Amino acid sequence: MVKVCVLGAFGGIGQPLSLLLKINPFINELSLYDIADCHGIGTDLSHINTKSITRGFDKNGIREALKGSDIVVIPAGMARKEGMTRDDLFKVNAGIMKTLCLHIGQVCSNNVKVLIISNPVNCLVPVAIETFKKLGKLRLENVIGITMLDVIRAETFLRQHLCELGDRENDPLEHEIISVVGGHSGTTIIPLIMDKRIIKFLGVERYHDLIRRIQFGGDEVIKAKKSSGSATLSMAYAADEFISSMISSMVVVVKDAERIEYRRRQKYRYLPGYVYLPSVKGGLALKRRLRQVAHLDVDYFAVPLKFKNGSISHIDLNVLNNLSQEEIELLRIAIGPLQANIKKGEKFVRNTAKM
Ligand SMILES: NC(=O)c1ccc[n+]([C@@H]2O[C@H](COP(=O)([O-])OP(=O)(O)OC[C@H]3O[C@@H](n4cnc5c(N)ncnc54)[C@H](O)[C@@H]3O)[C@@H](O)[C@H]2O)c1
Ligand SMILES: O=C(O)C[C@H](O)C(=O)O
Repeated sequence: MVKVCVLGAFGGIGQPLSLLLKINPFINELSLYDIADCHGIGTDLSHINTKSITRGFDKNGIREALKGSDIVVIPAGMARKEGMTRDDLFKVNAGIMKTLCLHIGQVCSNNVKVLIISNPVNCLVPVAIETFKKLGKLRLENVIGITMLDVIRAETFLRQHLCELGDRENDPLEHEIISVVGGHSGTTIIPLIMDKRIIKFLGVERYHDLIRRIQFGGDEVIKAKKSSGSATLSMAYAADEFISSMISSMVVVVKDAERIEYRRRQKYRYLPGYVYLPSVKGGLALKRRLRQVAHLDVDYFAVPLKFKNGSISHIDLNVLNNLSQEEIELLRIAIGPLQANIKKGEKFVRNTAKM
């Protein structure tokens, strides 16, 4: 039995994500909350003939919506328009994140998984962690910033380059040849190509185009949407991929049909996530490795994570092996903005009134 609660379910991401979660056979209960009334979308989705029970709540229903949740996914908050940076969202979204985390801490079990989509992810995960620390609640390794869209973009854009060059064998999705680490904004997004021969094969110009397009993929969507908002559908897909794979590490499969579905949903051996390194197994080793290779000292970093029974069992440390000079440079460039983002999030909670 898995219950998922979506906070911000009425929004551009919230609605398609709720639809995808409603058709996930491993979710038994889905609750939809937003400050906008979610009764309508709850009723709409509840007519779909999948087994899960779906309920929408209004702005007073957050505690009821959260009660008994195994996973809480948060796309609540303001989105960027053209000309804005993710940092411009901080003022509004940090307050929203803190309030939502206070409710989660009061209502949910310490084992609940909190998946943060809202931007700026680099700052809001520290806001959530500091809030839970203050409350003395929740296992901090269960708080994860969702950076899956960066990996999905990386796979898509690399595949396009390889196809243009006539390489149809190295499918990035099947062969895990690209990973993305660091954070989720501009130059803090650090794409790493596992097989260095591919960097050579791409050539300097294509390689640099690829890195830049991954780092600024969000801006590409905002520009194309002509200021009506940022990525919503691809983000809903990315979050569903993450949640599906995570759940598939915890469900007990009994029927054959379920087994097929279960395998289909285990596309990724490792899932990317922005985590608080001191709380995660392997996090301190990763911190040491970052210090060695790029003099980078951070407590938060997006890394490939392995899940067991729905929880992180370890980090894939191999991702930082065998880095090229260009990749080391990308890490070095990321350090300043990433550290500043983390500090901003931590400071926000430390400086706001007692809870
Ligand atoms: N992590 C990523 O890769 C990624 C990708 C795309 C977008 N995002 C971020 O996701 C967030 C949502 O984007 P969107 O396009 O869905 O925006 P949106 O404006 O369409 O939807 C946001 C929703 O949040 C709701 N909301 C606001 N305050 C709330 C509160 N206190 N409690 C509950 N709900 C609240 C709003 O009513 C709205 O329905 C943005 O911050 C955006 O930058 C992150
Ligand atoms: O770019 C944004 O503001 C939304 C999101 O972070 C994205 O990468 O698409």
